[in-house]
Amino acid sequence: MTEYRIVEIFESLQGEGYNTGMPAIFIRFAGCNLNCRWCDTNFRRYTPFTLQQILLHIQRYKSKNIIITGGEPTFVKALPLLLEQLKIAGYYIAIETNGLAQVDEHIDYIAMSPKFCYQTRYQEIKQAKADEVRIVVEDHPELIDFCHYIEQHIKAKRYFVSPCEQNGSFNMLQTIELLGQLNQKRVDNKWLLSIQTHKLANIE
Ligand SMILES: Nc1nc2[nH]cc(C(=O)O)c2c(=O)[nH]1
Ligand code: SF4
Ligand SMILES: [Mg+2]
Repeated sequence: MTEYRIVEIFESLQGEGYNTGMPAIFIRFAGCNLNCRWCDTNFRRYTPFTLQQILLHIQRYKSKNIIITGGEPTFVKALPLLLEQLKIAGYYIAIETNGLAQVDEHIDYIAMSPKFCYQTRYQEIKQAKADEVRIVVEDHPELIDFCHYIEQHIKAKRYFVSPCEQNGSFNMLQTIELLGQLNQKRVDNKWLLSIQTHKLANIE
């Protein structure tokens, strides 16, 4: 039987991006194709779940929204099988992805977070559309060029920059400086600010 490697399943509020505050059940999958220096998730430890166990487990929660995250959930082999069942059960499904693999058609909302530290991997775009793009602000003079590149190659409804959290503090000044620079060139659809509010609100 198919085994899903689950780091955790919990109910909380979407902490970041356009859907900030949306109640949701988070399903966090183990494994990632990247290894970002500032990654805030231990995606290596997991508990095996069957499809039925996941479906049973999420019934205990109130929310009908699901956020599929990780790690990097687009590399989970049997993900389409699970998504199909979640759609049949009536869930609205969002995903958090780094955008290096194609996103399944069952997903209702794509939050894509391309990683500057792996920018060469984005020379080949496999998922050219998203609902939102969120770029974590790293200390590098070429970050703004990466933001422009992503804006040109990934069609999204909105674009965010997000401060990087390390040891409990956020590089907020750097983030709003970048935001100002990005919006100097942009007159129509502005770049926006996304904050990991769950970390400030002390929720999961
Ligand atoms: N509250 C809350 N919102 C989130 N949005 C994306 C998260 C993630 O870890 O992918 C996350 C998370 O871990 N917690
Ligand atoms: S892509 Fe996301 S989960 Fe993977 S290492 Fe980077 S921050 Fe962590
Ligand atoms: Mg998180």
